[in-house]
Amino acid sequence: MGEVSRGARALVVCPDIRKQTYALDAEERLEEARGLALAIGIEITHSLIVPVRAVRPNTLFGSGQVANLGTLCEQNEAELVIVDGALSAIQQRNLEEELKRKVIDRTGLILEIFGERAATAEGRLQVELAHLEYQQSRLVRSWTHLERQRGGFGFLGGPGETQIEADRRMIRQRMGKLRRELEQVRKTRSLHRQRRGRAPWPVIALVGYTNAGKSTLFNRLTGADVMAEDLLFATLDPTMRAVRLPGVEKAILSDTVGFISDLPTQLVAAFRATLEEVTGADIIIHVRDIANPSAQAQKQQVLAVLADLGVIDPVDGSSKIAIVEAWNKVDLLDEDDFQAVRNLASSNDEWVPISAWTGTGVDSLLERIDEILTEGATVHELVVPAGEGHRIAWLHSHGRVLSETEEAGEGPPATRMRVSLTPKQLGQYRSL
Ligand SMILES: Nc1nc2c(ncn2[C@@H]2O[C@H](COP(=O)(O)OP(=O)(O)OP(=O)(O)O)[C@@H](O)[C@H]2O)c(=O)[nH]1
Ligand SMILES: [Mg+2]
Repeated sequence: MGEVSRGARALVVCPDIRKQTYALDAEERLEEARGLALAIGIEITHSLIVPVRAVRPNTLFGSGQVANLGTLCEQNEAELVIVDGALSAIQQRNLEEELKRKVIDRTGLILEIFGERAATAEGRLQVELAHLEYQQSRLVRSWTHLERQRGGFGFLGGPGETQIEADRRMIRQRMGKLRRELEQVRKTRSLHRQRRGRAPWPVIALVGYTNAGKSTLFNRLTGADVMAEDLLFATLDPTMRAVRLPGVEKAILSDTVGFISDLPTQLVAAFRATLEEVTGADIIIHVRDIANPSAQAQKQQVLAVLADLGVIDPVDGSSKIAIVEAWNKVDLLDEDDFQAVRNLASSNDEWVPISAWTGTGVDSLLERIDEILTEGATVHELVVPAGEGHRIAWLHSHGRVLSETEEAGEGPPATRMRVSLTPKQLGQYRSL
């Protein structure tokens, strides 16, 4: 990892391939690619969209276009070329030869960012695994120049093993080791989850496109100080905090890695386990940057990931978990747009305009969450025998206690409680 150094001067190229369908239009993609480059401290000296009529298997771009890129590199003193698309190993190598500079593609760039950001043991393992997978796919086609005989020791393989086989084998072994370590980390995490399961607080997961404002909202709700920055993929590792919400005594709020269109498949796989936290949530808050011109396309990308995780039914779009959309960054809208957004949102309970930055609308969002969490709550009369004080405490912290009276009468001492509980809470109470 770490093939790209901070401060490197780069040319950012967004190929616009004819007949290929994109989630975002070329301008938006170029803007996003610039954001990705900035996220790893690259100095963008020039950026451009290059229309590709027919993909050249060897270089992606046509020869005139490659020559033009070479000139632009010279003029702008670029040390690096970032191609916002997928390059085959061969295309990458040929472009590097012709441009006489390092060339990386979108997957490579995102892997670099993730490599820099991953902070927890699990995050680091996931990124290294994804990186090796990427390298492995490159080995197959391009490292033929390594097809020389490997001499000597033989601890890496039998006689006659070629270098490429040895490389492959080393990568495979390292990947195997990483997978086992990941398994271990995940077991620990699922133990934590079980423990949380025993203290049955509702889990609220924040999801959304990268840079939508998840961490800013997380910080506002929890008073925490999670890195929230105008950087793509500021957050990689899931962060959880207990929060006190009005109405609901306590809940677990979890901040997650942001989504992006065309997330490299290696990374989707690697981060799947992290995202699976989302599938166990009671409520999902989908944080959207409503001031972003690509807001609609970004939403579709997020829904696609949720469908992939099995939260949303890909056919009818129904969701297993209640999803509330927090339409964030309304402070960036002018008065007319703000009004339009408010009008639109008022037509659907699941849409709440907010500004995580100024706090506007955050109370309404919490009210909505509270409503969902207590939906279906009905009043129950429960008699708690004396000496079961923990049950009384549980009812106070999870339900809404309407009355509490000491049983006066013949029977053993007890407390009679009238409490509003959801069916789920009632089940939890019974299994205490
Ligand atoms: N104006 C404005 N800016 C906001 C608001 N919410 C977040 N931001 C800014 O948007 C940028 C991204 O915010 P984050 O909270 O880091 O976004 P995120 O969704 O956690 O991003 P990733 O971790 O990269 O997925 C930061 O510069 C925030 O200050 C808001 O309500 N209004
Ligand atoms: Mg974040």
